[in-house]
Amino acid sequence: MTAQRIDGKALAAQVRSEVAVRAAALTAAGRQPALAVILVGADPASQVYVRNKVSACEQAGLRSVLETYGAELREAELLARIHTMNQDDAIHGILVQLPLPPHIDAQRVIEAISPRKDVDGFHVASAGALMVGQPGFRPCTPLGCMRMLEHIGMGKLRGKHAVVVGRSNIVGKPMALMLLAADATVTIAHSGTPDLAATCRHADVLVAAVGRPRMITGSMIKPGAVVIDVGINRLPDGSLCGDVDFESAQDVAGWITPVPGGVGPMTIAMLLANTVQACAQG
Ligand SMILES: Nc1nc2c(c(=O)[nH]1)N[C@@H](CN(C=O)c1ccc(C(=O)N[C@@H](CCC(=O)O)C(=O)O)cc1)CN2
Ligand SMILES: [Mg+2]
Repeated sequence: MTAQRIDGKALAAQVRSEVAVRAAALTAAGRQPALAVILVGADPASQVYVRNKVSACEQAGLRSVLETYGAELREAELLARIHTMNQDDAIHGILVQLPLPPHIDAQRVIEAISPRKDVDGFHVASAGALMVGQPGFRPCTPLGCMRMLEHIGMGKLRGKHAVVVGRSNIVGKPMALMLLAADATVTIAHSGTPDLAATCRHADVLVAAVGRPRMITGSMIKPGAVVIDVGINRLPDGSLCGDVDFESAQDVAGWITPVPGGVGPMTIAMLLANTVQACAQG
């Protein structure tokens, strides 16, 4: 079997054009959606992601406000900026690019963002809303993964077993809850799960978000499974690879996302969708 690829770049372009239509309507009504992006420090990958977010906003007709600070920025100053943005009616979404320098408490910073503007979906109020099935912003990466599943006709997962490898607050845990909300039977596994391979082989939908290059190999995949690779690992030669060993996995899986060009572009597309939603909600 050779798996069919889920083209995240193409699907993200489709989402972004849907967002552009909604943004144009809001702008015509005198309310242009606006996203504030805060970058602290000079992490090269974060600089790329932030640049891509700003240019994605421009292309979809959203206004963006980029604020960049040196790594020495004090936490109190960052919190003060967020408080000011929370009060600014012309800003609908606020995000602080992660990771933050180690002297800044990332969770405290996230909690400072108004849940009404929490377009990353990382605030504890957003996480709680997801947990109990209430409306709220959902984290962009798992939201993008769900959109990919819908795209291939796997939006409803009753009778399916989903395995999420990874337990981070921004991907693994919310991903598991979203799969559960779609009626899947969900297992959360991680790098310390005994016989991880056997657990993965139960998965009709396997989401790899563990941050270890090519950890999930073809022999760990159930034939025909949908494999969603959230990992973005930079190798010593500068190239990127996922948490899934694409070469061996594509011979076993039914569907697979590539890295790059899979989940990553969807993350930014869903951020724009959340920002337009924040604007529409007023
Ligand atoms: N505040 C946030 N911080 C971080 C998030 C987030 O959602 N909010 N997620 C990641 C980084 N991230 C977005 O911020 C992100 C990562 C990767 C991509 C992407 O499109 N990747 C490309 C490859 C790009 C490359 O060449 O490096 C791909 O996979 O095709 C988009 C967004 C952590 N921080
Ligand atoms: Mg092959």
